[in-house]
Amino acid sequence: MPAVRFTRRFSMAHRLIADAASKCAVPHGHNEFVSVTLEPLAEIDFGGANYATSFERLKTRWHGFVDRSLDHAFQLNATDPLLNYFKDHEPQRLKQVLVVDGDPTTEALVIALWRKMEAIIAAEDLPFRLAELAIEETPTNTVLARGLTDAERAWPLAGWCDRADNSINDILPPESWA
Ligand SMILES: Nc1nc2c(c(=O)[nH]1)N=C([C@H](O)[C@H](O)COP(=O)(O)OP(=O)(O)OP(=O)(O)O)CN2
Repeated sequence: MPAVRFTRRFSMAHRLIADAASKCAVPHGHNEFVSVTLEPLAEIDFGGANYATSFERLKTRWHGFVDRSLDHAFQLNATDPLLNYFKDHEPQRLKQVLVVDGDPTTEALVIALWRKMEAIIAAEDLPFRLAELAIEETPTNTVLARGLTDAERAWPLAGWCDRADNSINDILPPESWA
């Protein structure tokens, strides 16, 4: 069955602090592309609309999340002291701070976004399954998944990634992301 793939561009910044000697311990940014591949759960009714669901219905909520929340977010480790800077001095910017358990690598983001996309598919009642999610971090580095392991599903990235809203951290309450 034909699958569909949507790609969206976003800008981000992050820093990786687990390896203090890494060049990535200094905040830096990338212009990234996230692609999702969706497979219909049932046969397409050929001879009629010739699609299972319109592109617009499939991608509007997902791209809204990418544009409103992922684009220009600063991705941080939950233990990064920079998080306290934003909490104490610029709390109005917390909506642009994405937080994960451990370093905000592209691998971590792929897992977090997989879970977010699955939450959106369920909330929208889309008759599709997520077959692949890829993030092109740089023109020469791409990380992708074609499913999650039980450990990746249980990884306590935090509640935000399992909700179909625009949340990217759990510092702010769920109702603030509407
Ligand atoms: N496994 C991971 N390793 C690294 C990640 C990551 O997300 N997962 N991220 C980084 C940094 O973000 C870094 O900025 C990327 O650096 P680099 O590989 O040097 O990127 P380039 O596109 O410049 O690579 P070239 O080899 O020059 O093409 C580091 N590691």
